[in-house]
Amino acid sequence: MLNLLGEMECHEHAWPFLVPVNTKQFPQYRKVIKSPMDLSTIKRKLQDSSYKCKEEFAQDVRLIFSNCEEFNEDYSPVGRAGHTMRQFFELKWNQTE
Ligand SMILES: Cc1ncccc1N[C@H]1CCCS(=O)(=O)C1
Repeated sequence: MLNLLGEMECHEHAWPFLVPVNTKQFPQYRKVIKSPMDLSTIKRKLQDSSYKCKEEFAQDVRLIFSNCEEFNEDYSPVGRAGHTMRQFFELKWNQTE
């Protein structure tokens, strides 16, 4: 899992998801998105052994992309990055299972 996380972090289209969305930059984000998630938070949870099983890890990764789809237009730069990163993850995830 940590290896897959690493591959996502260095992906060209991972830039919107590396750190928590800045709610000063996007004040409405907290109101719209009830469970923010990002790759740095997942990394910390992995290092803190917060995941009981790999499905819980996959759940948090997918939360990043469902938040992204909820908040961003499909064809916006962030929206498009979300679709690309989701496809990348699901492909790698199927290979690891
Ligand atoms: C994933 C996401 N959803 C909604 C709004 C913003 C973001 N990400 C931001 C992360 C910092 C750089 S940015 O501000 O261009 C984009």
